Amino acid sequence: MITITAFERSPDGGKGLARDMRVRWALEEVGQPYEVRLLSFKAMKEPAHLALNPFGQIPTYQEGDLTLFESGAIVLHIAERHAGLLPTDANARARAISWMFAALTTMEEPIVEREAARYLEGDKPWFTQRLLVVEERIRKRLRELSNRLGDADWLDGAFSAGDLEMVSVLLRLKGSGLLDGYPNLSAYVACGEARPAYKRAFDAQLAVFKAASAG
Ligand SMILES: N[C@@H](CCC(=O)N[C@@H](CSCc1ccc([N+](=O)[O-])cc1)C(=O)NCC(=O)O)C(=O)O
Repeated sequence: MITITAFERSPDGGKGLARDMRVRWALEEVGQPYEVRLLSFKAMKEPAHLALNPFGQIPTYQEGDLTLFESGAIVLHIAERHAGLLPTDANARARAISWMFAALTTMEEPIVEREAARYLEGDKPWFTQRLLVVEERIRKRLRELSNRLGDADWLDGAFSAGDLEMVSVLLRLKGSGLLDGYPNLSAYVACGEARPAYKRAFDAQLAVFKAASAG
């Protein structure tokens, strides 16, 4: 049985922004059942979890004698072991993996930087100017991605783990207004959210938050 770890009570209020969501989505896309071990912030820093993830974070993935951390690596592992997230053609498969890396580095870096600035530097005198600079970096990447995607449904033919990661990264911009200038990217994200596997994953993580909030 596959077991992943997730927040006992996600600070995002069940919005599906924590990275267990990406692993849940991947497992749902390939039809693999999984169990979830919920962790408090305290438990994440204790030896038992540090043995699974040296950085004391979620998600982790355990199956038999395999333990993984890093959500991107976990999604890649799932995609390599089960059909449905990577093409069988070798070149198309390699391109899909490139898009995974593009999502997690080139696209996500400025988005994480914007979030860090907003949460940690909002009281600094230079915050407004810094936010403009960081948001322009995001807009540059959005423009480049929008130009490449055009009116296609997915980044490179059929839906892949590259799209799963890219949609997950772009969802971090929901509510920021930054996607408004790129209608094809907004439609792309909406297509990801409309996938039955996404909806099952999202509902599962929301149920955890609601249960924790009720308790
Ligand atoms: N690179 C690693 C990063 C994992 C990571 O950032 N984990 C976060 C949760 S997902 C990132 C996240 C956190 C919170 C929100 N939120 O909206 O509240 C969104 C996403 C974590 O465990 N944080 C606790 C800690 O570091 O002590 C991966 O992709 O697995």
